Amino acid sequence: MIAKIGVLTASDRAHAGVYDDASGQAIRDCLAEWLTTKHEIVYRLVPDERATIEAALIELVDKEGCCLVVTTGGTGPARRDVTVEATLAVCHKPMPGFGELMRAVSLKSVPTAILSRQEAGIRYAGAQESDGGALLVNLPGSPRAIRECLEAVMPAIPYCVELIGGPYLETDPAVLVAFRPKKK
Ligand SMILES: Nc1ncnc2c1ncn2[C@@H]1O[C@H](COP(=O)(O)OP(=O)(O)OP(=O)(O)O)[C@@H](O)[C@H]1O
Ligand SMILES: Nc1nc2c(c(=O)[nH]1)N[C@H]1C(S)=C(S)[C@@H](COP(=O)(O)O)O[C@H]1N2
Repeated sequence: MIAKIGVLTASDRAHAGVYDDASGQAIRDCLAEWLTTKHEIVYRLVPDERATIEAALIELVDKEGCCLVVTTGGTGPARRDVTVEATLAVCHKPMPGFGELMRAVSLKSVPTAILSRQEAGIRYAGAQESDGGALLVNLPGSPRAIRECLEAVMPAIPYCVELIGGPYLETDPAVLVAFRPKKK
């Protein structure tokens, strides 16, 4: 079985073609480097518009069947930064530890790390346990933030995905060790 993973970039300028989406590409590169489980990236590039972001996130989980969706951009204080609101609106459960950890790690390299309101949460794809769902994780827009943030939370992601009925994600332990308190 191929695990489907959503990558959603919310950026007015990348969407308008002003610059290439380096941040979305950085997410793909990290996942390709760390995951040994076969996976397919389902990619969406959208402007910073809440309704559009919400619709894309719902589609990635409910229609595409992604078990993990990583977003980049729109986590700051600017008026058009609405990815966090969109994420929490479509999630059934917030997972505050992700944002806490990513901000703490980022703060070691940039004082402006605290300007990111990045969050994470769980969206269940249907009413039944067997319907599964996805973990949604927000990353800041800066291309430099991607590896730093994702690397910090990645060790806990495979177990989280497992707990919501998703595929058994495995990583290359030479580059990233996934932590599972209970082995299969
Ligand atoms: N997807 C991306 N690809 C490449 N560079 C990006 C991307 N998103 C942001 N950046 C870069 O990181 C900087 C900070 O990101 P930020 O999200 O604040 O952009 P922004 O000012 O909100 O604009 P936009 O939403 O149009 O990307 C930007 O000025 C840009 O240089
Ligand atoms: N690791 C890391 N985190 C970071 C940054 C960064 O460069 N690296 N940029 C910060 C800045 S300047 C802002 S404004 C916020 C929000 O960025 P966003 O609106 O692009 O999501 O993320 C913060 N978090």
